[in-house]
Amino acid sequence: MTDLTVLMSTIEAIRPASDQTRREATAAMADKVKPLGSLGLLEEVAIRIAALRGRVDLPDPTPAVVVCAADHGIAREGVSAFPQAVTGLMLTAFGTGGAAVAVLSRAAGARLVVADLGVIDPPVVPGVLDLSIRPGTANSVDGPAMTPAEATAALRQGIDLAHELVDDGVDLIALGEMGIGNTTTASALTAALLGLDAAATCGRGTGLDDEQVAHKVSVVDQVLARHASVSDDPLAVLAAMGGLEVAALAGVVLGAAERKVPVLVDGFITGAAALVAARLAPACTDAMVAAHLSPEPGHALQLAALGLRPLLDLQMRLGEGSGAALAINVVRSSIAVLTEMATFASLGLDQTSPVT
Ligand SMILES: Cc1cc2ncn([C@H]3O[C@H](COP(=O)(O)O)[C@@H](O)[C@H]3O)c2cc1C
Ligand SMILES: O=C(O)c1cccnc1
Repeated sequence: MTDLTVLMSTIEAIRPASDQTRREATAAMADKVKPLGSLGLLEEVAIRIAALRGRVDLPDPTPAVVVCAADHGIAREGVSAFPQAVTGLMLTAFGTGGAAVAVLSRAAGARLVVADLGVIDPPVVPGVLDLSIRPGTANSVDGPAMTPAEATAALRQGIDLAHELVDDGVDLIALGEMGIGNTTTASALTAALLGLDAAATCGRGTGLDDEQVAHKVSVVDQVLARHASVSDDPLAVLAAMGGLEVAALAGVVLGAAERKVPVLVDGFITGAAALVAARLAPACTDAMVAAHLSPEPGHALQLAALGLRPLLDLQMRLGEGSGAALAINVVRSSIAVLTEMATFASLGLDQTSPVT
């Protein structure tokens, strides 16, 4: 099958979550020995996952953290506080287990899967999947970051990866990314897809000062002007602005949603991938859980557009999947609440509402 055929058949196969199971899970949660709603968002997560999976008796999840890495031509515009070579260096840190997301994945008992979608000069690191489409995108200020065929190929890599993980027993996928300059790419994508100004979506990334953020805004303005004619078609916007890892992550979302497996969206870059996926297949938002809120100004705007409420707000602004890895245990706990907590009825009580 061609990449486009796989993409289209995946999109067509994505179904909304089950309203019937949502009602059953909501009723089951309401029976638990606690005041109604007292576990806050922890209640909602398990209910949403039950509705997605079509069953209330959810097993303890088998999680995987998927980190997609690639380089960005736009890094040449001086929009990051760090040099492009850091993308490749971090592949080594992922592979050798010392990166933040590697540590947090271990702490969560999750398998870490790292894929190179287009790192320039990637180091040889055992365990890193070589899914490279091209060595970095082109600079989207000058022209399209990639061709539609390359964007589709990257999406397909993500779909295939999600399918392989699910076939291997994974039923919770945390999204992560690495790519110097990718907050600028995510800012351009978010502004284009949500019809916002660059100033609303540009933040400090790896640590820009006010003057550097102003430069970043002007660069994103140039990208938006250069590609103004494509802004209605999500695949064309993705190809025009990049990046390869964002495309692959959007594919992971689509592939997981097709198999009714929830994805934990991390920060601003994975949020941009989630937006692309939602534009391609609106029902896939039912498979998304927002792990945390990043201080990047565009992140809250993405989550609002996706209709998602973040589980955590720890002022984390690293990316890599760090927030998503951390939220795995929140999801696991939410499922345990739904499946293990006693009910009022099981304790011989029929009083589930407060004394009036
Ligand atoms: C050492 C290091 C580790 C990282 N891990 C994630 N990022 C994060 O920073 C990058 C995006 O920020 P910007 O757009 O400002 O370049 C991405 O690679 C993201 O994952 C890192 C950045 C650095 C420097
Ligand atoms: O919000 C994020 O995920 C983020 C912010 C800064 C740098 N990298 C990632």
